[in-house]
Amino acid sequence: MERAAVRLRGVGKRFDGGVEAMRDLDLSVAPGEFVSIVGASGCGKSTLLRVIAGLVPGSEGTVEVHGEPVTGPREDVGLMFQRPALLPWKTSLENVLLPIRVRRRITHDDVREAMRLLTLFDLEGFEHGFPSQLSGGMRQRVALARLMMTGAGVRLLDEPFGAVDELTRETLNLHLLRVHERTASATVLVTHTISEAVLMSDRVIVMTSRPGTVAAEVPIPLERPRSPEMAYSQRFQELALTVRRALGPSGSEGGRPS
Ligand SMILES: Nc1ncnc2c1ncn2[C@@H]1O[C@H](COP(=O)(O)OP(=O)(O)OP(=O)(O)O)[C@@H](O)[C@H]1O
Repeated sequence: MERAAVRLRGVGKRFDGGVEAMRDLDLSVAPGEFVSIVGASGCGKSTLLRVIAGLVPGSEGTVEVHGEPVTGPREDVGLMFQRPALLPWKTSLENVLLPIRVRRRITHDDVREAMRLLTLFDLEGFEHGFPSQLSGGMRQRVALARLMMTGAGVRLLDEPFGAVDELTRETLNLHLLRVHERTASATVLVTHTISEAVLMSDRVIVMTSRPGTVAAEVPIPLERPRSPEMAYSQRFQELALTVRRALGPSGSEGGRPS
């Protein structure tokens, strides 16, 4: 069997204050697979990503990336959050080059690759602009380019498009889809939007309310490349409904596995 890019077995997390965010969570993500996580607010989705990223330790269970136990942040794991966290005193190009700069000297090839990514994300002409000169959606695209620049085999995205308007979100989704379909990394996306989860993913994981564990897994057998128009098909609507039902009656309480 192919080695999983990410594998969690029996993972739990209890914070010092006593909050139990996760319990007995099993999850495996194959290389190149796109998995979305949906669940009620506060059910532990961000905690799950932070544990995979090695930013916080789990309290129980094992977490592995590419077959190795996670003991801290790793170079082969890229992260992106809702706020793009760009350095305001650096240009778009410099921000995209940052993950390389912290590791080694920048080469001409690195600059060429960063420029290529900025073009891919429709940021041509803004390479030397500063974050304050960009719109919110453009800043997210710079952050996406930076995530891609790392070439990480595992990408973790925590509600990356939560703070932008609907149309911008659609464009950003398309960008992420295109990049994923070109350079497939194992990707875990936390989102509150069911249609986004279905459009992007090979599999949607529905979490229970806190302490979060896996309530349901919904495979998404739609063909790739995906396009936003697919969201209007009956097949898509059925899949979205399956995810919605697994979330439980109110949407604010995750369904418990029976
Ligand atoms: N550093 C921390 N210390 C103590 N408790 C924490 C910490 N981080 C998160 N929690 C708690 O763990 C629980 C899960 O939080 P988490 O942010 O993982 O949920 P979430 O599903 O991502 O929520 P949302 O969808 O609202 O972003 C919450 O009750 C939260 O208050």
